[in-house]
Amino acid sequence: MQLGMIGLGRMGGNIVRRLLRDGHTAVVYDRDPKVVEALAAEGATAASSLEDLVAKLEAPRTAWVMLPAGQITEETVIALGGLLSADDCIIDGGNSFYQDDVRRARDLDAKGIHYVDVGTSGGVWGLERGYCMMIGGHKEAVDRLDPIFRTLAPGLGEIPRTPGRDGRDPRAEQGYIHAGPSGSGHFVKMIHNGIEYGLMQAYAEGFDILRHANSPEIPEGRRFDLNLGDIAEVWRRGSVVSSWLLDLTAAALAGDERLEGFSGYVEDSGEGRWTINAAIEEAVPATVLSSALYRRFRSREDESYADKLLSAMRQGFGGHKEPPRRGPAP
Ligand SMILES: NC(=O)c1ccc[n+]([C@@H]2O[C@H](COP(=O)([O-])OP(=O)(O)OC[C@H]3O[C@@H](n4cnc5c(N)ncnc54)[C@H](O)[C@@H]3O)[C@@H](O)[C@H]2O)c1
Ligand SMILES: O=C(O)[C@H](O)[C@@H](O)[C@H](O)[C@H](O)COP(=O)(O)O
Repeated sequence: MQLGMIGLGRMGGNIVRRLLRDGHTAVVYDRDPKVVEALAAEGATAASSLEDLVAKLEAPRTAWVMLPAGQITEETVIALGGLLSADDCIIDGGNSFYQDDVRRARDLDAKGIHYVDVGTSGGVWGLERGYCMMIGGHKEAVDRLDPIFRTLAPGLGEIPRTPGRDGRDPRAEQGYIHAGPSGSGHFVKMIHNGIEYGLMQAYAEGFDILRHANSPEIPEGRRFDLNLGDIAEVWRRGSVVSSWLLDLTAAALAGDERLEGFSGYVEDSGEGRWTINAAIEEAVPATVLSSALYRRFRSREDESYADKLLSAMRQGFGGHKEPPRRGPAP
C-alpha cells in the first residue's frame, strides 16, 4: 500500500523504514531536506513540500502526520485538509490531545476526508519490535488502512496467547486495536502514557530506596551496599515486577549505575496532564498517576519555594532550624 509520511524524525522515519521493508511504498516530506534525502536513498519517494507530497500520492490518498503535537500538527492537518479530496485520509500518529481529534474529524468529515487518530507506542525501538497502535476513526477508513497497521504492529511474537480470547477481535493480539470513533485512539494512548508515568515513578523510587540502604542514617549493623544493576537484572527474570521499563532500567544501570550522564530534569509532553484532567472530569481517583506527574514538575527545580516555605513555617511554630543540606549519596 502507498503512504505519505510527514515528519521523518525518530518515529516517522522508522515507521517508513518498517513499511518499505514489508513491500509498501512511501512518499516522504520533512522540513529538513537532509532526512528526506536519507529516506529517498532507502527507497522512499522524496517530496519537497506538502503540495508535492499530495501530488505524488495516488487516490485515494493517505497522509500520515508524525510531527510534534500541538500547533505544528494542527497547522499541517489544516493545510492537508485544503489539499486532499473526498475519500482521502489523514492519519495523526503523534501524541495529540484527543479533543483536537474530535474537532478535526468533524471539520474534515464535512469535506468527505477521513481522519484517523493513531496513538503509537514503541518509541525508537519500533522499527525492530513493531509499534503498538490505538486507533480511532470510521470503520471504513480504519479497515482500508489495515495493511499498513498489520505491517507496523509487532504481531503475536513470542508472547503467549491470552486464554479465553478465542473469537475476539484478532487485531488486539497482533498489537493494534480499533478503539472506537475519532479521538478514542489518542484517548487510550493518553491513559497509556499516564500509566507510563506511574510505572516509571514506582521503579525510580524503589531503586532510590535500595540505593540509600547504606546511608549513614541507618544503624550500622543493617546497612546494605546493594548492587542495583544486579537487582534490576534479577527482577527481569521471573519476578512479578518484570517489564520492558525494567529491561530499560537494567540496561541503564549496567551502563552507569551512578547515572552521571543525567541531571534528573524530567520533561513531560502533556499526556500525563491530560490524563489527570480526564480523571478529574470523570471523578476517578488517580492518586499514583497524579503524584508521578507532580514529581516530574518537582524534578525541574533545584530549590523549591514550597519547600522553603515549609522550613519557614516549621521554624516559626517550633523554632526548628534547617540542618545543613546533605550532599548527594555516594
Ligand atoms: N519519540 C517517541 O518515543 C514517540 C513515541 C510515540 C509517539 N511520539 C509522538 O510522535 C510525534 C513525533 O515524534 P518524534 O519523536 O518522531 O519527533 P522528532 O522531533 O524526532 O521528529 C519530528 C520531525 O518533524 C519535523 N518537522 C517539524 N516541524 C515540521 C513541519 N512544520 N513540517 C515538516 N516537518 C516538520 C522535524 O524536522 C523532525 O524531523 C510526536 O507527536 C510525539 O509525541 C513520539
Ligand atoms: O508509548 C510510547 O512510545 C511513549 O509514551 C512515547 O509516546 C513517548 O516517549 C512519550 O511521548 C514521552 O512522553 P513524555 O514526554 O510525556 O514523558
